[in-house]
Amino acid sequence: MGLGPDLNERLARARADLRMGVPVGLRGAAGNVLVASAETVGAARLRALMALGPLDLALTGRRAATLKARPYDGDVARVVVPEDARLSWVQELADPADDLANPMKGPLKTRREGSAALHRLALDLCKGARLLPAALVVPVAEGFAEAAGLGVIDADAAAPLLAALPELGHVVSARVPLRATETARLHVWRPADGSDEHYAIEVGRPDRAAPVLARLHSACFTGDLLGSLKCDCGPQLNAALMQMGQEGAGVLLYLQQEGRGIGLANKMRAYALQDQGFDTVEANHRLGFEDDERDFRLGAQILRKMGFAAVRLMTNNPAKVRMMETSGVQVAERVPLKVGETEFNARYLAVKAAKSGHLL
Ligand SMILES: Nc1nc2c(ncn2[C@@H]2O[C@H](COP(=O)(O)OP(=O)(O)OP(=O)(O)O)[C@@H](O)[C@H]2O)c(=O)[nH]1
Ligand SMILES: [Zn+2]
Repeated sequence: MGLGPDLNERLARARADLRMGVPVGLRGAAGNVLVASAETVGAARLRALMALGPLDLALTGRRAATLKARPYDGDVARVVVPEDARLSWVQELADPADDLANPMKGPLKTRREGSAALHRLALDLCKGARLLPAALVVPVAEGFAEAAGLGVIDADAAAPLLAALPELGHVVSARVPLRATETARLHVWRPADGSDEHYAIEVGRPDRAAPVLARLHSACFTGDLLGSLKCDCGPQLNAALMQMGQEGAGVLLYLQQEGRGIGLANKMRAYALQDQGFDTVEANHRLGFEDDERDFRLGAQILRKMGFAAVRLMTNNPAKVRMMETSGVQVAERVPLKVGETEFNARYLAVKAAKSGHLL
C-alpha cells in the first residue's frame, strides 16, 4: 500500500470538506460531478458552481414531499436550480426553518432523465457529515475536480462501503468509579471510517456465558448533560447505570448517535420545528431525514467484540430488539426502562409510542 489515502480515508476527508463548504468530486459509471453541501456552500462558490453548467439541488424524498417537488427517483429529488438563483433560494429549500413563514417556494422543476446515483451518494455524504441532507450537483469533464485540487471519490466503490458497517477497534479502557457504581470501566471504540468514537461502560465483571444486562444509549447532549426535560434520556442513562450497579454487572453502550443519528445541529433544527407545532417524527421528515437514522448494528458489533452473545436489553424500543437479533446478539429478555416522564416530554413519548411502536 502506498502512502496516499484509501477510499475510507477519502470519504472521511470528503465529509470534512463538505462541512467546510468545499466541493468534492464524484466519478463513476453515472459520470463526473462536483457536489457541495447546500448548507455550507458560500455565495462565491455557488456562483462558481453555477458557471460550470446546469446545477441540481439534490433533496431527499422526505424534503421533496414537504416542498411538493416530484421525486422521480423515489428517495431522491433532483431540483433544477434556476440560472438566477441566489444563495438564499438554495438555503431555504434545504432548511425548513422558514417553511411556514414563507410557504411559496415553487413551483419546483425536478429532473427526470439521467441517473440519480451520484445525487444519492452526495446526500449520504451530507448525512454522514451531520449536515442538512441537501447537495448541489453539477456535471464536469473528466479530470476537472483533480485539476481544481478537489478531493475525488470513486462513487461506484463508495456506495457499498457507506452502506456497510465500519469495523470498530478497541482503543483503551480504564477504571472510572461512578456515583451509580464504583466498579465501572470505560472502553473506547474507534470506527475505521474516521467517524465518532463510541464508548462502552462495563459494570463489574459480567459473566460472558449468560445474558448480560445491557443498554444501548444514544448520545443526547441536552438530556444527558443539561438535564433537558424535553426527553427522557438523562433519567434513562442514570437508571440504567443504577440498575447495573445494584445487580453488580452490566454493560452500557454510549453510542455517538446524537438526535437519533442526525447530529446536534439538526436536532436543534428539529426542536425549532417542534416549537412551530410539528411532532418529533414530522420534524425529522421536514428536515429531509427518516424518523430514525441510527444504525444499531454498531452496538451489536461492540457487544460481540466484548464477548457478549446474549443480552437482557433495557429498552422500550422494539426496533432495538429486532436489530440486535438480526445482528447476531440474542435478546433473552427485554427490560423496560420507564423513567423521567415530565409535562414537557409527555407528548414526545406519546408520539414515539404511536408512530415508532415504543412500548408504554
Ligand atoms: N431527531 C430527534 N432526536 C431526538 C429528539 N428527542 C430526543 N432525540 C434523540 O433520540 C435519542 C434517544 O434515543 P434512546 O434513548 O435510544 O431512545 P429510544 O430509541 O426511544 O429507545 P429506548 O430509550 O431504548 O426505549 C437520542 O440520540 C436523542 O438525542 C427529537 O425530538 N428529535
Ligand atoms: Zn434526549
